[in-house]
Amino acid sequence: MGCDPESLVHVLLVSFPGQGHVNPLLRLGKRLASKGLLVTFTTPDSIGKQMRKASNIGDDPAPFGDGFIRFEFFHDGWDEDEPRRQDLDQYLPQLEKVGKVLIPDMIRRNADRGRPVSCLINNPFIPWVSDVADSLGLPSAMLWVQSCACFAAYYHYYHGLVPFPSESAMEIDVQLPCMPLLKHDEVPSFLYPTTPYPFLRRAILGQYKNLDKPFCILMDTFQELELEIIEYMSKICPIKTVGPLFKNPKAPNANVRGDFMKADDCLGWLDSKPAGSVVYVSFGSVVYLKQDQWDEIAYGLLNSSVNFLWVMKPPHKDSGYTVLTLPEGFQEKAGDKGMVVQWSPQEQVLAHPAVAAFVTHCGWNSSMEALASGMPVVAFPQWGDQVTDAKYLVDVFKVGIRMCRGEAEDKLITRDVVEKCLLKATVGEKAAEMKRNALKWKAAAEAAVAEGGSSDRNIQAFVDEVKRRSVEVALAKGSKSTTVEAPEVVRGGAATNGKVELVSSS
Ligand SMILES: O=c1ccn([C@@H]2O[C@H](COP(=O)(O)OP(=O)(O)O)[C@@H](O)[C@H]2O)c(=O)[nH]1
Ligand SMILES: O=C(O)c1ccc(O[C@@H]2O[C@H](CO)[C@@H](O)[C@H](O)[C@H]2O)cc1
Repeated sequence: MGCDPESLVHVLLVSFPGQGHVNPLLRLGKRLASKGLLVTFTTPDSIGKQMRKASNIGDDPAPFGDGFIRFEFFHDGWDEDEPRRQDLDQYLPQLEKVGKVLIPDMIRRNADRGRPVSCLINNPFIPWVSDVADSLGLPSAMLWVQSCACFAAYYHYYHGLVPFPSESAMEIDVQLPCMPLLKHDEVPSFLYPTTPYPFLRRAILGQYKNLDKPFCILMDTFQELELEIIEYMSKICPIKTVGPLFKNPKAPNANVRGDFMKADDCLGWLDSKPAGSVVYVSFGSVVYLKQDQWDEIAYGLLNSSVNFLWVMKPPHKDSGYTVLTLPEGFQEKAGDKGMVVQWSPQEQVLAHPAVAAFVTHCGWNSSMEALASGMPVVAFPQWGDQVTDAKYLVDVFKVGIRMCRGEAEDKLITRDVVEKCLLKATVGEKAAEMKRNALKWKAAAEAAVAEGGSSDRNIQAFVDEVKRRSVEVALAKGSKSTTVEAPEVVRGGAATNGKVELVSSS
């Protein structure tokens, strides 16, 4: 290993400042660093400051496996407490305007300091990063942070390849190649004609306008999980599956983290609980439920008598949401059976033997973390990819039961339903069956990221390709470069591995 970060091929990771985007891109960064690259991670400093405060992020490159990872944040041009950051229709153009100037500056500064950047990688919502790379003669890649099924759904919608729900046919089912039939409310909900979040549809589809620019589309999924659709989409796009990214077998994740909030300490409390006795409840970083739904969940938890760990994240001050409260006397009634936190160390919680099931909004990060931790789920999707992820968790991966179908249904899920679902997911034959399936996915996920596994091979092929291209870039710029062998380019996706056998009583 070269101990000097400057001697390594350098990649710059540019992230949209959302927790569900930062986590997978930073995890990718750690994986690339562990394979011997120098990785710089950047995102606006409004979030960078929170990350520094919540985690152990220093100024120097941190050694990671065979390489290094470092952070450099940029200013998005707005005051610290600018409320317009909550409006993506205003914030994304601002990020593009500022980023198109500041990212090239950052790249030049790094070159002047002996760290020329060889490749840029972005995640969705900021597709202009590929334009920056193009303008500087650099290759770029994109990390897709949702499932391949959702990638395929957006792709087919964008290119008008199959009919989707429209104003004249709101409730049609959608048949995509190599995917189960999706009911109208199982399609990523930003594509509904009536979505209250058209700005999120614009934000996601923006990536498809630029899809020909990245030389590789990395995905936080694995071949064995989404075999047929990955094979199908790999014939159309240069996909490489590299997940689950949060499992890094070579270098454990402990120190470099991307949390925006410091996690509350709940592991000691979990240690005090019997194995398989706790339900973990979290709706991620952006979903915010209504007060009446919150109350029903609270009573459902109390009435079920299960132990529970519940994440109650405070809303952003400019989000327009009012702070949720717990019913009067809730904490006293729950006693030591329940713990409520503002933010949890979710990866560790899902790996804890006391936890029996995860009530989740089915964000893709949470879904992958659950699958790869062998954790059964109770699906409580709200919008976007969550409704599609819920369909897959329940009907395809067979690790979950449904508590609701999504925000579009506009239905209050009562405390009785909550209680029934919690019991079904924790005791009895259905719970045991889901656990067996979840453990199979855990084993498959571990095999994918282990040395020589499908995701490990794809990461290695990507690293080799970045190194090969870095020589080309250096030659084109007439500067010196790190000496690397030029390996054969491997186009990801052609799956060869077997399927995971699932148990189903239905
Ligand atoms: O209390 C919490 C809640 C969430 N997360 C992490 O936040 C991310 C949420 O991403 P996801 O795609 O599940 O949902 P989003 O927040 O984007 O809706 C995941 O990596 C979780 O592990 C966490 O660390 N602690
Ligand atoms: O900050 C925002 O405005 C924001 C952040 C994240 C959003 O969507 C989440 O993204 C995840 C990755 O695409 C996804 O898996 C999750 O289900 C979404 O909640 C939306 C807005």
